[in-house]
Amino acid sequence: MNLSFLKLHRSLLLIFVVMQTSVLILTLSFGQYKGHSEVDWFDVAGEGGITAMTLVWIFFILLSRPKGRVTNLLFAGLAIMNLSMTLDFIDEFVSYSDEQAWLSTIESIPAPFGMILMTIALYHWHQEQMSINQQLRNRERFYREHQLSDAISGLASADYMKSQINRELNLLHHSQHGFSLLMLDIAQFDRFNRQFGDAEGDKLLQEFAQVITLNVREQDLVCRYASDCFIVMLPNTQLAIAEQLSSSIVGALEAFSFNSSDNTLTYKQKVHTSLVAATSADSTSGLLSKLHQGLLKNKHLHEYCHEQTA
Ligand SMILES: Nc1nc2c(ncn2[C@@H]2O[C@H](COP(=O)(O)OP(=O)(O)OP(=O)(O)O)[C@@H](O)[C@H]2O)c(=O)[nH]1
Repeated sequence: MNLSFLKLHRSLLLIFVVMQTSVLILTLSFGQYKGHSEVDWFDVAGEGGITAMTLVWIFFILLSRPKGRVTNLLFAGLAIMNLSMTLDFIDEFVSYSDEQAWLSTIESIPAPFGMILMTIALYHWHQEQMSINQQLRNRERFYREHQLSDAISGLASADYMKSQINRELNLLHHSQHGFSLLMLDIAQFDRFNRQFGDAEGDKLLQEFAQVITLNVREQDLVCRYASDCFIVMLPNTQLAIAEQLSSSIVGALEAFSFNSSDNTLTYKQKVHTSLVAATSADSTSGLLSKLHQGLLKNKHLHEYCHEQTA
């Protein structure tokens, strides 16, 4: 269970602890214990259960929600309802003298106020959820309509990558931190397709996409740029760091063993790379063309080395 949201609500938790402690001090100092024989244990179980349940609701609300007005209202409503229930629960064990009988009388007063606050909170929660749903729908439509994701790999598409390169180039004019682009191309993918079929080729593309995604940082963006070619955008990354990241991604890809669907074949695939660091003088098309040229150079270099060692 992730408890990180609880840290956001320290002040609400403090209010709750102070409220509960005050109720306990007040009731226990003014009341007298009824005695074992006078306690109705069925009522204790019923009222104790309701009190415990409202505590659980408060816990889950604070655990799941960010700070804000809706959370405060939900908390206030539940905490006030819990106050009534706690007083009612303690009432099962203690009785009050005539002068302190007001403690028993007021126990049911907070509950309706708590319920009214909860109702207002739930209305605002509904409004909030409608707006989140609308945003999600818009984002999904945006992706679908603009074909911003690639159907085979599930990665961002080339169009989306181009729009993000544009955006980063605009930001580059206002920041000192440059970004880098890494192009990865599967070597001899055409031969792989011809040898094992297009379906296995699609599977290899999907698995390569997963390996790349697993080996990039949270801020990096991966796209399938064209058939067997991927681009990774490395924001805020100078060339020296990009080179280290590139070799760890390439290492992971070349160490990856592809298993054919019928499990009869394991295959390791080489990749070609190209890396550029963007400057404010670059354009999106200029950067992509530098990447292509770098890739061609590396392919020829690789073929040349291959011929020399053959
Ligand atoms: N399975 C599959 N193959 C694809 C897809 N898109 C393109 N291809 C194939 O990918 C291959 C790409 O061939 P090339 O561009 O020559 O690349 P390569 O064989 O890796 O050549 P080098 O990069 O020079 O080593 C072609 O056979 C395309 O038909 C796809 O979505 N799925």
